[in-house]
Amino acid sequence: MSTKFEINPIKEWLPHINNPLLISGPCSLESEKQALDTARLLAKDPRVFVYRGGVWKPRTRPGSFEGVGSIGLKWLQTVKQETGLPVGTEVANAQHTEEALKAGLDVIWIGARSTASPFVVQEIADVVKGSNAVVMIKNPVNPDVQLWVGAIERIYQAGIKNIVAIHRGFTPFRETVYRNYPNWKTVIELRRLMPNLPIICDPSHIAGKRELLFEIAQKAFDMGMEGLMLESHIDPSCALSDAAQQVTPADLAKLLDRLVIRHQSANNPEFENRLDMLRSRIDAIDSELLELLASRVTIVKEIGKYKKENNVTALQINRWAQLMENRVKTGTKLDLNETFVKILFQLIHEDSVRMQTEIMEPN
Ligand SMILES: O=C(O)C(=O)C[C@]1(C(=O)O)C=C[C@@H](O)C=C1
Repeated sequence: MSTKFEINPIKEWLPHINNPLLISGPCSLESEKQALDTARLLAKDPRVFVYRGGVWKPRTRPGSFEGVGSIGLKWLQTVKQETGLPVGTEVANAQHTEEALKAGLDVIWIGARSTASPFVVQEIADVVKGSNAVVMIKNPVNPDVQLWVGAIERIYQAGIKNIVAIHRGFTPFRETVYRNYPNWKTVIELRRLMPNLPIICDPSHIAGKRELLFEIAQKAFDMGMEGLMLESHIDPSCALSDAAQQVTPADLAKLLDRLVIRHQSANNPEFENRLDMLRSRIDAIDSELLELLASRVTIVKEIGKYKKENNVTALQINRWAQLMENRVKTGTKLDLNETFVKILFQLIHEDSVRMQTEIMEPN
C-alpha cells in the first residue's frame, strides 16, 4: 500500500499555500458573533490558511457543552463569505459528513474517537465517495498505527486523494503533563508506512494548556510535519469548551513569530556535503556497533550451552541487576540518556534470555 498510495500534496487543493498549513479557529463555535469576530482577526494573518470551528463536540462525559450543531455550518459559510478563508469542521458520523458536504465546507476531519471505529470510518467513507472532499484523519485515541492507517485506507479507497493525517496525541495511560500523550514514534511509523501522506500536528489537543503549545508546535516542525491545527478564540477565558488550550488570535500570531519552520533539505551543496560526510561516519559506527553486538551474542550463546550442561537457569537476576546498574552509571557519565540506556540493555538482555532458553530446549 505505501508505495502505490497516491495522495495529493496540500498544494493540490490549496494552490496559494506558501508556508506550512495552519488551521485555526475556535474549539467550538458558540455564536455567529464569536465565530466571525475570531475569523476576522485570523484572516488578517497571512499564515492562517483554513478556519476551523467545532460544531459537533464529542465529550468524554455527558452534561458538558456538546456543540451548537448544524446551525454552526451556516456560521462557517458566513465566515467563508466574509473573510475568504476556506472553512472546516470535525465530523463524527455519516450524518455529520453529509451535512458538512452539503454546506460546502472546504475541509472535514474525522475525530480521534471516530477514527478508532472502523465501522464509523467506513460509513463516512461511503458518504464522501466520489466527491472532491478534503478529508483529514485524526489519530485514533490509542497509539495503534495500523488503526490509523486503516482509516486512511478506507477514505482513500472511496476515491479521495486529498487526505491529511492529524496528530492530536493519545489518551495517556499514566500521569503526564500533556492532555494527550504525543507518542511521536507512532507518527514516525505512519510517515514510514505512508511517506507521501501530509501530516499536521494539533498541539492544542496534545497540550491541553496554552503554556505547552509552543514547545509541541516547534517539535512538530522539527519532525518535518507539514502544518499545525491550533485552536483560537476571541476570548478564551469565556470559551464553552477547552478554554485552557485556546489562544487569542493576537497570541497565536506571537506564537507563530517564535516558531522556526524547517525544511526536508537545505538546497545547499555545502550543507549536503557535510551531511553526507557525517552520515558516512554514522554508517561506520553503526556497523561497528552491530559487530560488537554479534560478538556479545557469541559469548551469550556459549554461556547458554555451559548453563545447559550444568542445569543452571538462563535468567540470572542478580547479575542482570548489577549489570544494568553499572551500564546506566557508565552511560550517564558518557552523557547518554538514562532511559535510552535502560531500554537498550533491557532489549539486549531480553534477547540473551530468549537465545539461552532456546539452547536449553530439549532436542
Ligand atoms: O551472565 C549471564 O549469566 C549471562 O548469561 C549473560 C546475560 C547478559 O546478557 O548479559 C544474560 C542472561 C542473564 O540473565 C544475565 C546476563
